[in-house]
Amino acid sequence: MSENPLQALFQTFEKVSSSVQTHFSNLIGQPHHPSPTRNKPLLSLPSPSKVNPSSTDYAAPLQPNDILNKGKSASPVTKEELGRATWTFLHTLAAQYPDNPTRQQKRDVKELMAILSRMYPCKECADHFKEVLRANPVQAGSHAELSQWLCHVHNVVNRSLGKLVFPCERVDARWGKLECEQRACDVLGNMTEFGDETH
Ligand SMILES: Cc1cc2nc3c(=O)[nH]c(=O)nc-3n(C[C@H](O)[C@H](O)[C@H](O)COP(=O)(O)OP(=O)(O)OC[C@H]3O[C@@H](n4cnc5c(N)ncnc54)[C@H](O)[C@@H]3O)c2cc1C
Repeated sequence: MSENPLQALFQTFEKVSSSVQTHFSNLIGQPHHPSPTRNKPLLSLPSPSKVNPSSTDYAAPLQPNDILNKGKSASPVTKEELGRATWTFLHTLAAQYPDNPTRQQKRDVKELMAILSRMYPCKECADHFKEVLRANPVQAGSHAELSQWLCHVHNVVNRSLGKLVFPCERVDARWGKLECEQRACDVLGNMTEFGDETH
Protein backbone atom coordinates (compact mmCIF):
# COMPACT_ATOMS: atom_id res chain seq x y z
CA MET A 1 0.00 0.00 0.00
CA SER A 2 1.27 3.55 -0.82
CA GLU A 3 2.29 5.99 1.96
CA ASN A 4 -0.30 8.40 3.37
CA PRO A 5 0.15 11.65 1.30
CA LEU A 6 -0.34 13.73 4.48
CA GLN A 7 2.55 11.97 6.23
CA ALA A 8 5.20 14.41 4.94
CA LEU A 9 3.07 17.34 6.07
CA PHE A 10 2.65 15.90 9.58
CA GLN A 11 6.41 15.31 9.85
CA THR A 12 7.18 18.90 8.83
CA PHE A 13 4.67 20.24 11.38
CA GLU A 14 6.19 18.09 14.10
CA LYS A 15 9.68 19.49 13.39
CA VAL A 16 8.46 23.09 13.39
CA SER A 17 6.46 22.50 16.57
CA SER A 18 9.51 21.10 18.35
CA SER A 19 11.78 23.98 17.28
CA VAL A 20 9.19 26.58 18.36
CA GLN A 21 8.92 24.91 21.77
CA THR A 22 12.72 24.96 22.13
CA HIS A 23 12.75 28.65 21.16
CA PHE A 24 10.14 29.57 23.80
CA SER A 25 11.90 27.47 26.42
CA ASN A 26 15.07 29.46 25.75
CA LEU A 27 13.14 32.73 26.00
CA ILE A 28 11.77 31.97 29.46
CA GLY A 29 15.03 30.42 30.60
CA GLN A 30 13.77 26.88 31.09
CA PRO A 31 15.36 23.90 29.44
CA HIS A 32 13.27 22.17 26.84
CA HIS A 33 13.32 18.42 27.26
CA PRO A 34 11.71 16.66 24.36
CA SER A 35 9.73 13.82 25.81
CA PRO A 36 7.99 10.84 24.31
CA THR A 37 4.74 12.76 24.79
CA ARG A 38 5.97 15.75 22.83
CA ASN A 39 3.68 15.08 19.91
CA LYS A 40 0.97 16.93 21.80
CA PRO A 41 -0.54 19.79 19.83
CA LEU A 42 1.40 23.03 20.22
CA LEU A 43 -1.54 25.06 21.51
CA SER A 44 -3.49 22.63 23.65
CA LEU A 45 -5.14 23.73 26.88
CA PRO A 46 -5.63 21.34 29.76
CA SER A 47 -9.24 20.56 30.42
CA PRO A 48 -10.49 22.37 33.57
CA SER A 49 -11.05 19.09 35.38
CA LYS A 50 -7.39 18.16 34.91
CA VAL A 51 -5.91 21.41 36.16
CA ASN A 52 -4.46 21.14 39.64
CA PRO A 53 -3.01 24.50 40.72
CA SER A 54 -0.58 22.82 43.13
CA SER A 55 0.67 20.40 40.54
CA THR A 56 4.07 21.07 38.98
CA ASP A 57 2.80 19.52 35.74
CA TYR A 58 0.77 22.64 35.11
CA ALA A 59 3.03 25.52 34.10
CA ALA A 60 1.17 28.79 34.66
CA PRO A 61 1.69 31.23 31.80
CA LEU A 62 4.32 33.89 32.39
CA GLN A 63 2.65 37.14 33.51
CA PRO A 64 4.01 40.63 32.56
CA ASN A 65 4.77 41.33 36.25
CA ASP A 66 6.87 38.16 36.48
CA ILE A 67 9.13 39.64 33.83
CA LEU A 68 9.15 43.18 35.30
CA ASN A 69 9.92 41.95 38.81
CA LYS A 70 12.46 39.34 37.80
CA GLY A 71 15.24 39.40 40.38
CA LYS A 72 13.63 42.18 42.42
CA SER A 73 11.31 42.23 45.36
CA ALA A 74 8.00 43.92 44.67
CA SER A 75 8.15 45.99 47.87
CA PRO A 76 8.00 49.79 47.59
CA VAL A 77 11.18 51.81 48.01
CA THR A 78 12.09 53.17 51.43
CA LYS A 79 12.55 56.84 52.30
CA GLU A 80 16.31 56.18 52.44
CA GLU A 81 16.44 54.57 48.99
CA LEU A 82 14.39 57.39 47.53
CA GLY A 83 16.72 59.91 49.19
CA ARG A 84 19.87 58.26 47.84
CA ALA A 85 18.41 58.05 44.34
CA THR A 86 17.33 61.70 44.43
CA TRP A 87 20.68 62.96 45.72
CA THR A 88 22.39 60.89 42.99
CA PHE A 89 20.19 62.56 40.40
CA LEU A 90 20.78 66.06 41.80
CA HIS A 91 24.56 65.76 42.28
CA THR A 92 24.94 64.23 38.80
CA LEU A 93 22.91 67.07 37.34
CA ALA A 94 25.17 69.58 39.16
CA ALA A 95 28.26 67.76 37.86
CA GLN A 96 27.00 68.19 34.29
CA TYR A 97 25.79 71.75 34.77
CA PRO A 98 27.77 74.04 32.46
CA ASP A 99 30.37 76.56 33.62
CA ASN A 100 28.44 79.22 31.73
CA PRO A 101 24.76 78.29 31.94
CA THR A 102 22.12 80.08 29.93
CA ARG A 103 19.43 82.12 31.60
CA GLN A 104 16.99 79.33 30.82
CA GLN A 105 19.22 76.74 32.50
CA LYS A 106 19.48 78.86 35.65
CA ARG A 107 15.71 79.26 35.68
CA ASP A 108 15.20 75.51 35.14
CA VAL A 109 17.41 74.53 38.08
CA LYS A 110 15.63 76.95 40.41
CA GLU A 111 12.27 75.67 39.23
CA LEU A 112 13.37 72.07 39.63
CA MET A 113 14.32 72.68 43.28
CA ALA A 114 11.06 74.53 43.90
CA ILE A 115 9.08 71.65 42.36
CA LEU A 116 11.04 69.14 44.46
CA SER A 117 10.14 71.07 47.59
CA ARG A 118 6.46 70.78 46.64
CA MET A 119 6.24 67.36 45.02
CA TYR A 120 9.00 65.24 46.59
CA PRO A 121 7.15 62.01 47.42
CA CYS A 122 7.94 62.13 51.16
CA LYS A 123 5.97 64.93 52.74
CA GLU A 124 8.15 65.53 55.80
CA CYS A 125 11.23 65.69 53.52
CA ALA A 126 9.52 68.08 51.09
CA ASP A 127 8.39 70.38 53.91
CA HIS A 128 11.86 70.36 55.41
CA PHE A 129 13.46 71.02 52.03
CA LYS A 130 11.14 74.03 51.55
CA GLU A 131 12.60 75.56 54.72
CA VAL A 132 16.13 74.68 53.63
CA LEU A 133 15.56 76.43 50.28
CA ARG A 134 14.10 79.50 51.98
CA ALA A 135 17.22 79.84 54.15
CA ASN A 136 19.56 78.90 51.27
CA PRO A 137 18.33 80.24 47.93
CA VAL A 138 19.55 78.30 44.90
CA GLN A 139 22.91 79.47 43.53
CA ALA A 140 23.16 78.38 39.93
CA GLY A 141 25.51 80.88 38.27
CA SER A 142 27.97 78.18 37.22
CA HIS A 143 28.83 74.51 37.63
CA ALA A 144 31.07 75.30 40.63
CA GLU A 145 28.41 77.45 42.27
CA LEU A 146 25.62 74.92 41.84
CA SER A 147 27.61 71.89 43.00
CA GLN A 148 28.88 73.75 46.08
CA TRP A 149 25.41 75.05 46.90
CA LEU A 150 23.93 71.53 46.53
CA CYS A 151 26.66 70.06 48.71
CA HIS A 152 25.87 72.68 51.34
CA VAL A 153 22.10 72.03 51.35
CA HIS A 154 22.68 68.27 51.38
CA ASN A 155 24.84 68.87 54.47
CA VAL A 156 22.02 70.88 56.06
CA VAL A 157 19.78 67.82 55.59
CA ASN A 158 22.59 65.53 56.81
CA ARG A 159 22.99 67.55 60.01
CA SER A 160 19.27 67.55 60.71
CA LEU A 161 19.31 63.74 60.44
CA GLY A 162 22.40 63.39 62.65
CA LYS A 163 24.56 62.25 59.71
CA LEU A 164 28.18 63.16 59.01
CA VAL A 165 28.87 66.35 57.08
CA PHE A 166 30.44 65.81 53.65
CA PRO A 167 33.63 67.80 52.81
CA CYS A 168 32.42 69.97 49.91
CA GLU A 169 35.90 70.43 48.43
CA ARG A 170 35.60 66.74 47.48
CA VAL A 171 32.26 67.03 45.72
CA ASP A 172 33.72 66.93 42.17
CA ALA A 173 35.73 63.84 43.06
CA ARG A 174 32.62 62.12 44.46
CA TRP A 175 30.16 63.10 41.74
CA GLY A 176 31.48 63.06 38.18
CA LYS A 177 29.76 63.53 34.87
CA LEU A 178 27.89 60.59 33.39
CA GLU A 179 30.03 58.39 31.22
CA CYS A 180 28.30 58.17 27.88
CA GLU A 181 29.77 57.34 24.52
CA GLN A 182 30.37 60.29 22.21
CA ARG A 183 29.23 62.69 24.96
CA ALA A 184 25.64 61.68 24.26
CA CYS A 185 24.71 62.56 27.87
CA ASP A 186 25.82 66.18 27.66
CA VAL A 187 22.20 67.29 27.36
CA LEU A 188 22.80 70.40 29.41
CA GLY A 189 25.89 71.49 27.53
CA ASN A 190 24.13 72.84 24.50
CA MET A 191 20.77 74.57 24.58
CA THR A 192 21.12 76.44 21.29
CA GLU A 193 18.42 74.30 19.70
CA PHE A 194 15.99 75.82 22.24
CA GLY A 195 16.92 79.27 20.98
CA ASP A 196 18.34 80.61 24.22
CA GLU A 197 22.01 81.50 24.30
CA THR A 198 21.59 84.48 26.57
CA HIS A 199 23.54 84.14 29.81
C1 LIG B 1 15.64 66.91 49.03
C2 LIG B 1 15.73 65.82 50.08
C3 LIG B 1 15.24 66.05 51.34
C4 LIG B 1 15.26 65.01 52.31
N1 LIG B 1 14.73 65.23 53.54
C5 LIG B 1 14.68 64.22 54.44
C6 LIG B 1 14.03 64.40 55.70
O1 LIG B 1 13.53 65.47 56.01
N2 LIG B 1 13.97 63.32 56.55
C7 LIG B 1 14.52 62.11 56.21
O2 LIG B 1 14.47 61.16 57.01
N3 LIG B 1 15.16 61.93 55.03
C8 LIG B 1 15.24 62.95 54.14
N4 LIG B 1 15.87 62.75 52.93
C9 LIG B 1 16.61 61.49 52.68
C10 LIG B 1 18.04 61.61 53.29
O3 LIG B 1 18.66 62.82 52.94
C11 LIG B 1 18.97 60.49 52.82
O4 LIG B 1 18.95 60.41 51.42
C12 LIG B 1 18.64 59.10 53.37
O5 LIG B 1 18.55 59.16 54.78
C13 LIG B 1 19.74 58.07 53.00
O6 LIG B 1 20.96 58.54 53.54
P1 LIG B 1 22.39 57.97 53.22
O7 LIG B 1 23.15 58.04 54.52
O8 LIG B 1 22.32 56.66 52.54
O9 LIG B 1 23.10 58.97 52.21
P2 LIG B 1 22.50 60.24 51.36
O10 LIG B 1 22.34 61.36 52.31
O11 LIG B 1 21.32 59.76 50.62
O12 LIG B 1 23.70 60.51 50.41
C14 LIG B 1 24.03 59.65 49.34
C15 LIG B 1 25.54 59.76 49.11
O13 LIG B 1 25.85 61.10 48.78
C16 LIG B 1 27.12 61.46 49.29
N5 LIG B 1 26.94 62.67 50.09
C17 LIG B 1 26.53 62.79 51.37
N6 LIG B 1 26.46 64.08 51.72
C18 LIG B 1 26.84 64.78 50.63
C19 LIG B 1 26.98 66.17 50.37
N7 LIG B 1 26.71 67.10 51.30
N8 LIG B 1 27.39 66.55 49.16
C20 LIG B 1 27.69 65.65 48.21
N9 LIG B 1 27.57 64.33 48.39
C21 LIG B 1 27.16 63.90 49.60
C22 LIG B 1 27.62 60.29 50.10
O14 LIG B 1 28.55 59.58 49.30
C23 LIG B 1 26.37 59.46 50.32
O15 LIG B 1 26.66 58.09 50.40
C24 LIG B 1 15.83 63.76 51.97
C25 LIG B 1 16.33 63.57 50.69
C26 LIG B 1 16.29 64.57 49.74
C27 LIG B 1 16.80 64.33 48.34
